[in-house]
Amino acid sequence: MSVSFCLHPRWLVPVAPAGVLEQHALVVENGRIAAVLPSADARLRYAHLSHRDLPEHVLLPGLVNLHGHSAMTLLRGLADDLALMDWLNHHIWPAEKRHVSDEFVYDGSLLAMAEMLRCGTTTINDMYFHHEAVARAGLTAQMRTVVGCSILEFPTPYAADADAYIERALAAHARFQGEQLVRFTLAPHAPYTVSDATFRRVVQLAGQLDCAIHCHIHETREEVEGSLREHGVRPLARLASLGLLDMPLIAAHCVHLDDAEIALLARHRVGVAHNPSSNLKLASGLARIHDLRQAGVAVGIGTDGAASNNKLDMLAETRLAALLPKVQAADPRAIPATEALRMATLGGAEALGMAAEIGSLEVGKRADLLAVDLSDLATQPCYDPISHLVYAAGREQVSDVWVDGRQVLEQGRHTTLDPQQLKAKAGWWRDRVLADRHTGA
Ligand SMILES: CSC[C@H]1O[C@@H](n2cnc3c(O)ncnc32)[C@H](O)[C@@H]1O
Ligand SMILES: [Zn+2]
Repeated sequence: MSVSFCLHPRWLVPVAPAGVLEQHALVVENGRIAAVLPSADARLRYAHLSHRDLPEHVLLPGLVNLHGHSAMTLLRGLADDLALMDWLNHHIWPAEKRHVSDEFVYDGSLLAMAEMLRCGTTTINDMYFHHEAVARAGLTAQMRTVVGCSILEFPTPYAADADAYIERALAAHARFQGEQLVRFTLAPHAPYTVSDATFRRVVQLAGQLDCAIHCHIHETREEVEGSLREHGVRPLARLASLGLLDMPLIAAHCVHLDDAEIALLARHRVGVAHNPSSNLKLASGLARIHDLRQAGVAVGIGTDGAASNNKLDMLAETRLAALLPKVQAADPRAIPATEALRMATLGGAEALGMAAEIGSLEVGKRADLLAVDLSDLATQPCYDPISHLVYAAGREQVSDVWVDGRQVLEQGRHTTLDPQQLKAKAGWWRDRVLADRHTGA
């Protein structure tokens, strides 16, 4: 299908404005949303375009995965049921040190993108090594990719020290300038792996490059306690004193926050990436999402990597993002379905500073869309398609996905990627990781 066409869904959920439209059509011209109007009018005014009926489908903005490490699909299931630092220090970082390469990151990112596109995610805010490989994978998959250029102090095969990571980030940023689907953030990994001097340099560079910063912040109680021991202040206070909060910042996790820190995040317009499955699986804790939203913080939803989730399923995360706050607040009205869906779309776009371009079905925005087929028995009957999207539908019901007006999933089939090839590559990497584990190499 060309990048100009007209869709006639059973239900249209623009997210902004809120609500559900029926008997309406969405017109895409040259990759952007050209009109949202009554179906009958669209058939007359846009008769020259190709029209497609989606008779039992809900059409909505593409989901924005606000925090992930795509290439970690290749480490999925390698080390489960562990707390964060045990998982990282004794399993993930050693495996990454041995295996992560340009090829690993390209293959693993493509595998992740296939899974994400299949469940309606059109934008990934990533953070990993081998930045150019992530960008290349995004272009192959035709997925909107925000490449988080990781920066740490410790050496890996990718870079010897923080300066080397930064150099590689600058090279990747320069190389992909002008690509519609690719953007960059600077991604200092976390307060416990990055020095004050490096954080200061990141703030300066983010200003020069006009890009946001993406960092794991306040993920665990141990992180907060470690900072108090080492720096005499909690991580957010330290980052604030280093100027990080004065820049566009996406803070992943923010599980352990006090009231003053929530107010601080709101004042500085910091975007928060909520990763409920990862927080549950690593037993990091429950983020105060309802309080953050009430304070006006832009909250989006993320999957984190496939080694700590272990699914890249934004519909499943959105369901959890709606359910967990109800128990926390002992109030079933905390984070209703419409609010959860907003976080998974426009909330993520706002946190990325991309709300003028994506996150809702408004005229002028890029045509990042998904259609979910609600004809399945599991979503019968339908009183409210937003309720079904958040509480009842599964990712297998995502039927069609468009990024920038280009169809990347057509009736459940990828148009840009070859699942058989991806599966073969995943098996090849599994054999390598296993062989290495057995020989202890
Ligand atoms: C420097 S690239 C990203 C780096 O982060 C590691 N990672 C994956 N998930 C988490 C998490 O939940 N908290 C902290 N760090 C995480 C990943 O393995 C890479 O080394
Ligand atoms: Zn993470």
